[in-house]
Amino acid sequence: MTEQSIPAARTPEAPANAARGEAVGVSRRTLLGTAGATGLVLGAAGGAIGRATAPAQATPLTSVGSDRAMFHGKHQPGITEGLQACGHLVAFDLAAGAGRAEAAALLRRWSATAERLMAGEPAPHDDTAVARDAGPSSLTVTFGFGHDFFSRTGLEKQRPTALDPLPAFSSDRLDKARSDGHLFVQIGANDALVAFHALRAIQKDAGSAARVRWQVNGFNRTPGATAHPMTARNLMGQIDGTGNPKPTDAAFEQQIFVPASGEPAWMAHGSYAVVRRIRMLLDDWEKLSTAAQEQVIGRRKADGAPLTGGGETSPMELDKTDARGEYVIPLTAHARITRPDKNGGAAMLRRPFSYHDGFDADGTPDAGLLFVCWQADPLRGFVPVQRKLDRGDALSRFIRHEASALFAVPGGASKGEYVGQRLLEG
Ligand SMILES: C=CC1=C(C)c2cc3[nH]c(cc4nc(cc5[nH]c(cc1n2)c(C)c5CCC(=O)O)C(CCC(=O)O)=C4C)c(C)c3C=C
Ligand SMILES: [Fe+2]
Repeated sequence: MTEQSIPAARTPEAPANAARGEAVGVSRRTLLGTAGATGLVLGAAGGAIGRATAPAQATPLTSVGSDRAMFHGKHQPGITEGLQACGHLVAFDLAAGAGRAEAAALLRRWSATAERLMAGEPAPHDDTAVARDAGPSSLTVTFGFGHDFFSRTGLEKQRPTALDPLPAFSSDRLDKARSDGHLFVQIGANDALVAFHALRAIQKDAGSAARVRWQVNGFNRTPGATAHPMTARNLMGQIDGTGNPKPTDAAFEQQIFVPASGEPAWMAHGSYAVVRRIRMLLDDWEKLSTAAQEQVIGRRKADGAPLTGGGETSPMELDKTDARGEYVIPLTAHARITRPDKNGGAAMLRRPFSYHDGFDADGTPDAGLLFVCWQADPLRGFVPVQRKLDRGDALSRFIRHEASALFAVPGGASKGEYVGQRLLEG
């Protein structure tokens, strides 16, 4: 592994140049080599401090801690980055009496915190030390605004029509208390302590301006757990994410992000996030044979390949029939009916987390998918596809939509700017 300069991990000794977001003289090799060697020494000597005896050039175990996403940019972080192992989704409502000025001050605080934590630095105030010793760990913090934020802040004229409430779907079993919200924060990281540290800092920053409306915790596979990089699996055991638009696709930017000339102007380079807490009825699903599960999706469970053959990325042969004249990929197969070419080109970037909130009294797992999808316009992404799924998706017998929210996620902040500044000070 090559040497790579990274910002210092969160320690009180971190020098001033780290606080300014500049790379300092701690190399990934030094940071992770020390951590790895400390573990070895503790294992051998039962609690001895490893630093003094650690070899200076120990081989890093992984680069997980040192990987860093950038806070500033055209788009907010947390949309096009790879899935992270740990996630927290949290919605806040503005407190009684809090309006535009309090919201602007809050977004300024949140942005300052996100910038520092994503660089692997301590929180600006009263850092809890929960993430001490860890590098940035691919932390991303993403902010959005819900429909009712605009009336609460006197900004109705700035509310995008794309934020109109999602239509009701016949399969919805939504809990209002766990849906919607004025403000949305998505946190993702490849280390659970780094993710929690960010969640707690964001909650504390809210102070008396906003209170948590709902919060859910999710997870994905840990980087390095598989022999080679793979598309993630969900809790039904399926490879999930194959058909996602790729940043290299010609239409990607236009499908996922609001154009520079888009309306309202403050949403330029932003995106819309649809968040659905979808419970998986795993007891029913797991009773199906693998072959029956594959008919539900239209792809092989082992490798995600279409049932018509080939590998994960092979095209689906939708017209192919078997000896009985039946479609090899059934008409109700989830992967058939969600395709953009079956939905007037509707496309979205799915970036979910799995969740598990324990077991109900009868042993039923409260587990499933925190479905998060990103698009330039929900009426040309999530809505038409979900309408179609509502009418005849073989998967619908095995899932239940329990919570829903839609947020306008503005473009990324430039240096010196906070997220949402163009809305709140425009
Ligand atoms: C309204 C949008 C969608 C919801 C809700 C949804 C729920 C859902 N999906 C799976 C598992 C899979 N989905 C797959 C493909 C797929 N799903 C959607 C949309 C929704 N899914 C799209 C747009 C696509 C891609 C279609 C394409 O372009 O080919 C797959 C196949 C593999 C893949 O392409 O990702 C699986 C598996 C679950 C379990 C679930 C709710 C819990
Ligand atoms: Fe799907």
